[in-house]
Amino acid sequence: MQADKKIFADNPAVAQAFAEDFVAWLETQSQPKVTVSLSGGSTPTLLFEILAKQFADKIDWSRVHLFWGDERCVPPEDPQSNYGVCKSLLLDHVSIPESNVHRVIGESDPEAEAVRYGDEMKAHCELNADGLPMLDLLILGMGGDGHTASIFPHQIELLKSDAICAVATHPESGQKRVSMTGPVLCAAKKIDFLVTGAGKASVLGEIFGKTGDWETYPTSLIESKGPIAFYLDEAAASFGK
Ligand SMILES: O=C1O[C@H](COP(=O)(O)O)[C@@H](O)[C@H](O)[C@H]1O
Repeated sequence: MQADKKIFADNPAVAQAFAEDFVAWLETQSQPKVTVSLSGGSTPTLLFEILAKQFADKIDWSRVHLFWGDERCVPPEDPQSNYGVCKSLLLDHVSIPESNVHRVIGESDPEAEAVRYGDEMKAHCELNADGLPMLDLLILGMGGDGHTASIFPHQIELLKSDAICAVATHPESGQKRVSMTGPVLCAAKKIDFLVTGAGKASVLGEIFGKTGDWETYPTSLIESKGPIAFYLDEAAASFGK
């Protein structure tokens, strides 16, 4: 994977820098509808807070269509819900039209929802020559086991799936997830990873150095014709030290 690394002091500095870059990038987008996929988990929560507090009125939210790269199969009220967390920290504080928020319906049957969400993406995103949605911006995270979206090492075949979205299973809890598959992730026009914390450093070191178990980490295998950047804090970037 060819990726640019942007390193900041800590998680708040990563979130601040990314928020500023995101707002500047949005201003370069001239198309009427800008499709952005958010990541879940704990890393982007500060970003959501910063966007809500500092940039609520600086973004034309009517142009922004939000998607999620993965969702836990729980209702929005559940603290595990990626959409629910984003709603309380960001969406409830900005004037984004409800019709621009394309959440995975975590409380639906996972298999049916994976198909429905794929269709929703196709209806709102530009499609490539293979008929795959091309997100304008895909924001991803990485778990300590090298997973990204909800493509875990034990289900690495989801990187090659023919479907747009698929059902994944968390390796420890068995929780069902709906995740975008590899071909859709890799079709995005721009990919930005946000990865923070010392717990992620050794896996990042293997990924960037192509050493150890790097080929077993789904994050390693994300490719794009467009730019890929990793926003890291010093702790996550401490590999090789
Ligand atoms: O389960 C998930 O994990 C990854 C990483 O989460 P984090 O809590 O370590 O930030 C996340 O990117 C993914 O969207 C999420 O559902």
